[in-house]
Amino acid sequence: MKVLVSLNFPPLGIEMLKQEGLDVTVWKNDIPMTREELIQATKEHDILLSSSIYTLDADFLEKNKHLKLISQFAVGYNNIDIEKATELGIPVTNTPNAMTDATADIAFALMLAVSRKMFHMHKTIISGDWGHFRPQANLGMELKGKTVGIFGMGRIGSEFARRCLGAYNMKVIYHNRRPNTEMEKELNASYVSFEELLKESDVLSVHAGLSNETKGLFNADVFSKMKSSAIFINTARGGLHHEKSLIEALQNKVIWGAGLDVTNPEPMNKDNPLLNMENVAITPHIGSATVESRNEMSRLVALNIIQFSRGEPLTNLVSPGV
Ligand SMILES: NC(=O)C1=CN([C@@H]2O[C@H](COP(=O)(O)OP(=O)(O)OC[C@H]3O[C@@H](n4cnc5c(N)ncnc54)[C@H](O)[C@@H]3O)[C@@H](O)[C@H]2O)C=CC1
Ligand SMILES: O=C(O)C(=O)CO
Repeated sequence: MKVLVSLNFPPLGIEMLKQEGLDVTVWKNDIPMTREELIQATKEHDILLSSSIYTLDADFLEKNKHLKLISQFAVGYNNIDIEKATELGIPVTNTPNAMTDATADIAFALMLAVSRKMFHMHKTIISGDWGHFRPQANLGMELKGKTVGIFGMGRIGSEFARRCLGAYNMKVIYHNRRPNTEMEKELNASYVSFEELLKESDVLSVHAGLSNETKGLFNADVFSKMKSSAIFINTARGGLHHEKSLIEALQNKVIWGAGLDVTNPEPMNKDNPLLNMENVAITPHIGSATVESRNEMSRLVALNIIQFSRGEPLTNLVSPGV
């Protein structure tokens, strides 16, 4: 079987595929393929090792309906039209757990950075303004004992909540599709309605995947129901928050601050007002960017392909209809 490795992925998984005797083509460029390049290259392969930066919509899938498997190098797969893939009989797999710790760390780092205006202070120093000790300037807020609200208490949400409890003894509340009784026991977390989550959270951190249900969910109406002292953190997908509403909520002090590892679009336009706000910290989608996480993603993405080529059940199948 011929496998197209569509980005310069860590070698561990690529070696696994070669050892399995699979015919592997690697795109050895750090700049992704254009859509047309990807469509054309995929035509000559049976399996696509894909990434969330590529849009595998109905049009792409129709043009490549011969595909036997899409093995996605990510836990999120909102870039793939799963319904269409299922209709065409193409199984899709992902890489859960590999980046849980790394992404929870970024959410935690962003929370801390926003609460103490760290990115802004760094920019101020670089601009040559060290300033001096001003008793009433640059004041942040402390997190100890505050309430953290988790939207999406899955793998990453739970790991982030563990950090909040362990480091700051924060009270954990959450909203999820269904109650997570394990986390309720471990973290003394309380399941609350979405409205209550908005009302009670000092920090609200988003960890649900992007779907029709969650797209644009965090809009002006939602921000208006949050505390004016609240910090909004999104490390899930930029599409979950409505960017213009977030900008206005921050400008009008409807909420206090925001930390984002994901934006919509990515990359952001460099004139985006969010980049110049004091109480905002932004990282360029680096949730899974650690050596440990990327190696494990590489191992898993290869394992999914190997399971498929051996005819074994797919542990990480996300299109169960196939
Ligand atoms: N910034 C980054 O680099 C990374 C971002 N991510 C994002 O994080 C997301 C979560 O990853 P995991 O924790 O591994 O997934 P998960 O599936 O373990 O957790 C997601 C949770 O959100 C809940 N959820 C989904 N839709 C909901 C809704 N409409 N209302 C309430 N709850 C809802 C689910 O029930 C689940 O408990 C991924 O889908 C991906 O978009 C993941 C890895 C790295
Ligand atoms: O895994 C994901 O969903 C990411 O966003 C990047 O690792």
